Amino acid sequence: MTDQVFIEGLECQAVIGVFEWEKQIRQKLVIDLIMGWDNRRAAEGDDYAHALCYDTVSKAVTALVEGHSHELVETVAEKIAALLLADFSVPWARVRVAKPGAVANAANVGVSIERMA
Ligand SMILES: Nc1nc2c(c(=O)[nH]1)N=C([C@H](O)[C@@H](O)CO)CN2
Repeated sequence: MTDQVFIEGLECQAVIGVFEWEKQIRQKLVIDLIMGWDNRRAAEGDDYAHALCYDTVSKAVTALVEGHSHELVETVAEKIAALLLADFSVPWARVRVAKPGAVANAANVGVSIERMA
């Protein structure tokens, strides 16, 4: 089953970084999510109850990312994947966490992980 629900370019303001000065400010993280989900049941009945709500997921991920401080984008990605699998019953998720501006002469940097339940 290859159905997916995706969220692209979710911007969060996070306390993120390994250096002391980074712990005093908020920086932008941009999150892309691809989540395995059987969309047929929602589509067959045109029924929101069977849909994986991208709005609800976006709000939960934003609360997680903005509500805690982290040193590494790796940690943020792992926590998001764990949230999706545990709280939203997602069978698998691909999580990309980008920290634009972290490397001055790079267009973007970050990590991408894939986790299964
Ligand atoms: N693989 C990683 N490398 C680095 C990270 C990170 O989270 N994962 N973080 C930093 C610093 O916080 C950097 O973003 C400050 O500009 C360096 N490398």
